[in-house]
Amino acid sequence: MLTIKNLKKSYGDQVVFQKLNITVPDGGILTVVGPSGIGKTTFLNILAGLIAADAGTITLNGKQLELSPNRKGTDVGVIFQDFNLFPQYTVAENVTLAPKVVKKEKKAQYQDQCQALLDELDLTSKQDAYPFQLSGGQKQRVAIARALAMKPGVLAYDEPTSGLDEASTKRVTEVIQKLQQRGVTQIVVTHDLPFAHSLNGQVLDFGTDVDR
Ligand SMILES: Nc1ncnc2c1ncn2[C@@H]1O[C@H](COP(=O)(O)OP(=O)(O)OP(=O)(O)O)[C@@H](O)[C@H]1O
Repeated sequence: MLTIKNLKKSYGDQVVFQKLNITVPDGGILTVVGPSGIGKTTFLNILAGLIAADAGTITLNGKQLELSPNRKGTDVGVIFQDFNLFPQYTVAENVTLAPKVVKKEKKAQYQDQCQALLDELDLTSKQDAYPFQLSGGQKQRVAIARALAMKPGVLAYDEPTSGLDEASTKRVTEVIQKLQQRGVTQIVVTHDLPFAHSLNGQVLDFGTDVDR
């Protein structure tokens, strides 16, 4: 379970949120919507440990996460809009790099896991391709596989349907629902209201549901 209590963040005099309180059960989906500039990316960056919060706590499965920009660990996986794939590595290498280098898993373990993830995300035929040889939707699925390879407690997405056509958006919805069935806790930041509602999770509107 992910529990966020009284999270506060300001930039100078500008309070982005004052007392953000969120609970997402294991396997739950939280969709974060709201107008541009309301603080959605700020929230995601705090969750990812990229920027500091001013106050509050984030607890994941009973463990309190460090709220500093230098947090180590693999508690939260984030799929950013530009995916940040390593261009010099193949799809399979992108997925195995962190389990190999950061987690120091054995070769058989990270390779088996990679095959299972590529299979689950329908990328097996692309395992030897480089990122520049993939479509936007395929790159995104590689980014999801790469994040899942680190077994994060929470997987978060920043605008996962931006730049995707209707068919690819449907595909993203299916992937998120499949991961939900697998018990993965997910947070989806989006502008896309039909997509947000199609996920059938809790919807948090930063424009109306958050104190500032
Ligand atoms: N590093 C920063 N320094 C100062 N102000 C910032 C900084 N980052 C964001 N802000 C401000 O904080 C507010 C929230 O920004 P944020 O990017 O989180 O919004 P958002 O909801 O993600 O917007 P969008 O949907 O357009 O991406 C905005 O007013 C923004 O100008």
